[in-house]
Amino acid sequence: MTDATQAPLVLVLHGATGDLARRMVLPAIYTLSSSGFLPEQFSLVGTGAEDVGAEAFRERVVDSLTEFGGVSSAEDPAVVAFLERLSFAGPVTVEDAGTLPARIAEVADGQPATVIHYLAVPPVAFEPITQALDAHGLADGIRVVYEKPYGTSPESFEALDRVVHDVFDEEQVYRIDHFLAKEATQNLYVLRFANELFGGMWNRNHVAQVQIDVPEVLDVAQRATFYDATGAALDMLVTHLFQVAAEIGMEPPYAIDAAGLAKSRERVLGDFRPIDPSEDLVFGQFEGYQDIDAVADGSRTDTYVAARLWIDNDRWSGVPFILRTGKRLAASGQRVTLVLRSDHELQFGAAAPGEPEVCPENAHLRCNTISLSLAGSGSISLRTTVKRPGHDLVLANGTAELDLASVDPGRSVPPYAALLYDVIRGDRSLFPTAENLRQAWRAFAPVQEAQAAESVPVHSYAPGTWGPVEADALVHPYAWQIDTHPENAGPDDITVGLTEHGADHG
Ligand SMILES: NC(=O)C1=CN([C@@H]2O[C@H](COP(=O)(O)OP(=O)(O)OC[C@H]3O[C@@H](n4cnc5c(N)ncnc54)[C@H](OP(=O)(O)O)[C@@H]3O)[C@@H](O)[C@H]2O)C=CC1
Ligand SMILES: O=C1O[C@H](COP(=O)(O)O)[C@@H](O)[C@H](O)[C@H]1O
Repeated sequence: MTDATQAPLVLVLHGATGDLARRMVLPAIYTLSSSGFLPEQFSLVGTGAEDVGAEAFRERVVDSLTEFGGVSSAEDPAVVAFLERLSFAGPVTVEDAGTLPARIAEVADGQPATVIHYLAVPPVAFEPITQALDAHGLADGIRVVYEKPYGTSPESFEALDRVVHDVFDEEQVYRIDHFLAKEATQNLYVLRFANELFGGMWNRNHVAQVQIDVPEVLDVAQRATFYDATGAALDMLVTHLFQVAAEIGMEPPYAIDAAGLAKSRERVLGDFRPIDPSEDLVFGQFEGYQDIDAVADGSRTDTYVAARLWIDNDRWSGVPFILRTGKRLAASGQRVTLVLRSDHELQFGAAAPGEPEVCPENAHLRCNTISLSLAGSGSISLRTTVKRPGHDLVLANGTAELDLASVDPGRSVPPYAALLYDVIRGDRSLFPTAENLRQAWRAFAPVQEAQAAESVPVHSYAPGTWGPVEADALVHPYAWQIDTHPENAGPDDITVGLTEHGADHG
């Protein structure tokens, strides 16, 4: 543990009775606590729209840790010790802060403390809680964490940001995008900037296309009210997929630190061309979506979105970034693929009869890729053209895969635990800045306008499929790479040093 993490810590979790707290945030805090990453003097204060009281809150925490935190017994000494640190302070409004100020003072006990307010509340509650912290003198010197979405349109982003900057300095603000904290996402820039092999070819001269593909088998029935008002593009495209695109596309930072990374991400996001809905956007909705309770009759909400993004700078000019995500698709995965340019015909001739067509028409045999799975502990794969073992010169594909969990000591940190620990130690490297999100909203604005104007069709797709076929035109002349990955490889593929792995599951 570093010195910065030794000071007494008060973590105020607003929305502590909600779904995100239950599934992600509380288990992440417990993970840090039980593995010794929290200071001796640590206290967790929950708040919610209703005051459920400390005992009921502790019971919810036990449920959360049992279901999502790997805890098997509430009698476990680590759990007992954790529960002793919890209290509940009820709602916090501009008019009334309830018992929260007293609780914070009590834990700090007159010493300098790290105070973190984590807003795991619906976006409509971001502004009132921010103003409440200010009104009750609770904002000075604290760190504040905002869940996604930070705004739901360019206008609401600006309005929220004005309120936030009226109260806080930018350095106090941590905006969550948990895809940035995935182990494999963090490897994107390490791969480039620590390995000349990759750094030297990370540009339009060598990369023909980039795919950022996050299909999900997940349903949305559990959170239909939220989802019907949001849709795939708002939930995933302007947030996670844009941030991953920025991570792939950024120029080398002047330093690998929070300020350097932030500046590089901001710059490349500034080069994102606003998406052209008439050319580069496909919406889908799975059949049966409108039968879900809480989904509005005739809803046009997109449960699927595919988009072609162009980055207008010297490095990426002419290289399409294909972004795809959707619910109730054929498989789950979180895969980034750089499809590499290749011209083997000169040396090896055209494809033999019966041999699958060469890249780019098929993007299969002889097509080289660098690919990362962002799911779980993550992996990096290299798909190369090799000689098939035997007397004759026959080309085949070989895929070498590095499972990041196999790198010593093999313990990956779940994204929410990673981000929380960064907030505690004051490291903003993995958090989007306000300028970053402003640029994301700028490039995304035409998508939202097209939705509002109903100018782009929402294609129906059967659950369990890969979504609307109309999206295939976006990747043309290549193929979607996620379903050509080893488990679905063609008959001519061979696999080199492949660690056994199944489908990509998030
Ligand atoms: N759930 C998820 O998978 C994800 C959620 N998020 C984001 O996390 C945030 C919370 O989402 P989620 O947990 O799903 O939502 P829920 O509706 O499940 O929970 C919301 C929480 O906020 C409290 N709350 C509601 N309104 C107010 C208010 N006006 N003032 C203070 N507290 C309030 C609720 O208290 P009470 O219980 O008393 O009503 C509850 O504790 C949202 O911004 C969401 O976009 C981000 C990524 C994934
Ligand atoms: O933020 C969100 O992310 C999840 C996917 O992320 P994962 O890392 O939990 O697999 C997505 O299912 C959800 O719709 C979205 O709100």
